[in-house]
Amino acid sequence: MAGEAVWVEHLEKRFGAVHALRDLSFVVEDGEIFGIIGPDGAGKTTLLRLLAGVLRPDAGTIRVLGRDLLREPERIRRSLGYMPQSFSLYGDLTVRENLSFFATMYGSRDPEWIRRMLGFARLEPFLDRRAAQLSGGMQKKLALIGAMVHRPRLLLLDEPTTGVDPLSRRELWDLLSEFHMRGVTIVVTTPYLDEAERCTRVALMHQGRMLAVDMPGRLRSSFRHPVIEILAQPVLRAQAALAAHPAVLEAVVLGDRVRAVVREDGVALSELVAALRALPGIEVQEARWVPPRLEEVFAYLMRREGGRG
Ligand SMILES: Nc1ncnc2c1ncn2[C@@H]1O[C@H](COP(=O)(O)OP(=O)(O)OP(=O)(O)O)[C@@H](O)[C@H]1O
Repeated sequence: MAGEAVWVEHLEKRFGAVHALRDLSFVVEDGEIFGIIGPDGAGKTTLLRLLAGVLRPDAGTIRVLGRDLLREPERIRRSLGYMPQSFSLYGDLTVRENLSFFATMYGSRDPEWIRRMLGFARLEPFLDRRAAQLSGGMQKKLALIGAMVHRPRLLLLDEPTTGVDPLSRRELWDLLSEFHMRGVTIVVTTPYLDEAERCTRVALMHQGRMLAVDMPGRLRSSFRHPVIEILAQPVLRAQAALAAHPAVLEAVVLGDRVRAVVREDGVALSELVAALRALPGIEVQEARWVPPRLEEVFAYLMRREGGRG
């Protein structure tokens, strides 16, 4: 039956003078892949630690899998999978030994499930290798399997793909999709916006708050600022000129092109191109309106919040 895997209301956490989480309220439905994006220090790790029950909030309510986390922390901790950001493996133990350690810790006796997960992750050939001698990507996969040995319905992952090469990142996401298809709800923090696109919903965190929570496609389609993409030479001069234009909110170089987010009340494309062409030495080859990228939406939301602060 569908329900709420996570239900958070008015959550507060301080570390001395640092206000890490500010009046945070949100819900993660059963079956979601809920992505949490945000710059360093936004509060993502703190939030995951609170949801995993390894840290207590100063105020607020957290319900996980239908139960009050603060009342039944032990019971809930055992029923979810948590993969912290820092190394959660024993480097001098083998893959097999690490997994039997996780299984014992979670009181799980399901070798068939572990064998299947090793198959999904293609780690079977490495059972007798020490964790410290695995590649970074394999270590992350092993830690992920370790968090899943007891078949939890909810998986909390703190930056599982940070520092991992692009191919391994893809393999990790394939593994996550496998778990998701088997009905596991996933809450995942990531600094990578391409990963945000793989989530059912994304929350943008900034200074302890969620600035936006929605489906990636809806975040993009509800962005009211037009975006233009211009192929011009030299690209850096074109970018500087666009950034200085009063109608432009932000202009960044992407490969050989400049992308500019334009004010809502706007400007004609031809006007911007004419302004560029009026500058000596800039040659404009192509200009067109393009759909916004999530990065542009988030950069705008954070800038607007900064302006308020
Ligand atoms: N144990 C702690 N003691 C003191 N301050 C802390 C502690 N944990 C986190 N903070 C502070 O709380 C704020 C939020 O930190 P948090 O680690 O949750 O952010 P984050 O979004 O996960 O960033 P990162 O990706 O860098 O870990 C930061 O200002 C951080 O310095």
